[in-house]
Amino acid sequence: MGLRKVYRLKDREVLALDDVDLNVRQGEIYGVVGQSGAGKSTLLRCVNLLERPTRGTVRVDGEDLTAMRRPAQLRAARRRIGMVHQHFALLSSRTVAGNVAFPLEVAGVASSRRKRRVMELLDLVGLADRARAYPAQLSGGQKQRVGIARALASDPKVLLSDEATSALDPATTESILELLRDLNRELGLTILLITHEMDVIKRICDSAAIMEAGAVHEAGRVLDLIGTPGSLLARSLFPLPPTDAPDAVAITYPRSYDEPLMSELTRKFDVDVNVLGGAVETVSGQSVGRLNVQVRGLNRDAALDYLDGKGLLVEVAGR
Ligand SMILES: Nc1ncnc2c1ncn2[C@@H]1O[C@H](COP(=O)(O)OP(=O)(O)OP(=O)(O)O)[C@@H](O)[C@H]1O
Repeated sequence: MGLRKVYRLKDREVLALDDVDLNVRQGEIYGVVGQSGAGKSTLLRCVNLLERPTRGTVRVDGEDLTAMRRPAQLRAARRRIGMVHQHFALLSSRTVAGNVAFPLEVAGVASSRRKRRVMELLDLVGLADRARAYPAQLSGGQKQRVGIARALASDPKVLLSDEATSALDPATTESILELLRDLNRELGLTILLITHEMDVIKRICDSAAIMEAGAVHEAGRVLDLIGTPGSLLARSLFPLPPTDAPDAVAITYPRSYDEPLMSELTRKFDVDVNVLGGAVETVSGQSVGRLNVQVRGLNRDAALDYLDGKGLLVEVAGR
């Protein structure tokens, strides 16, 4: 809360976080998006105190990490926070099992318990048969599975993910996102991830924040944000190509509708409806999306008011 981070360089200061408040609920997947330099990585590093914020507090699982002054206390708290990296950060000289065992060795877990735990973790990420392989023998997706297993070794409550899928192809990205979603559901794991891919937000995030120049521009549950007029997140999740078609309107569906709204319009108001473009997809179990639609006819205004009354967001240029 109230996180501020100033990097002090030789000749100047960089304000990387400017009063950032983020409230991640227990058990949810929270995505932070933003352009390069927005402060996402700094935020993530401040959450596990790899970077000490200049001001503000970080509370994880009810504990104020920023108030902990004893290194041992902070180390113990950090064990409850796992971290997954974009480029996997595996030790090339160690096998898959050796990589996952590493944090357990550091924590002083006895050898027999360690071995059992490593196999459990590899099972969890679907890599039990690759325990003896070396990182160089693995695909990108498998490497990230090792990274995730290692991050879960100390049984964390929270997983931080720094662009975990950015180095992966679309199909592998999909399978890693599915794994994160499964771990979130099965273990009740809270996940805070940073990404520059809106698709990641669409696919697995319950909540999201958009960061710009060190500040949170917009934050909340994804479905709520999609239903908020003028939401940057909604526009970024479902970008509409510009259109100069006459009588075009942008319609946002913030939830699923049982009734066929567009055909109702033509029937009830005798207007012509022409879908120009857009997308409707399933987000958090709801069909949501945005469409560019041309609505023409004498009763156009009444038709648009009808959609508005149904809870759709109707944006008319110049209205
Ligand atoms: N260790 C550092 N020392 C000085 N300035 C830094 C340091 N780390 C980040 N910055 C600066 O802080 C700002 C925020 O950087 P940060 O890496 O957090 O952004 P980001 O949104 O994660 O971007 P990217 O996706 O490119 O990593 C940038 O202006 C960056 O140059």
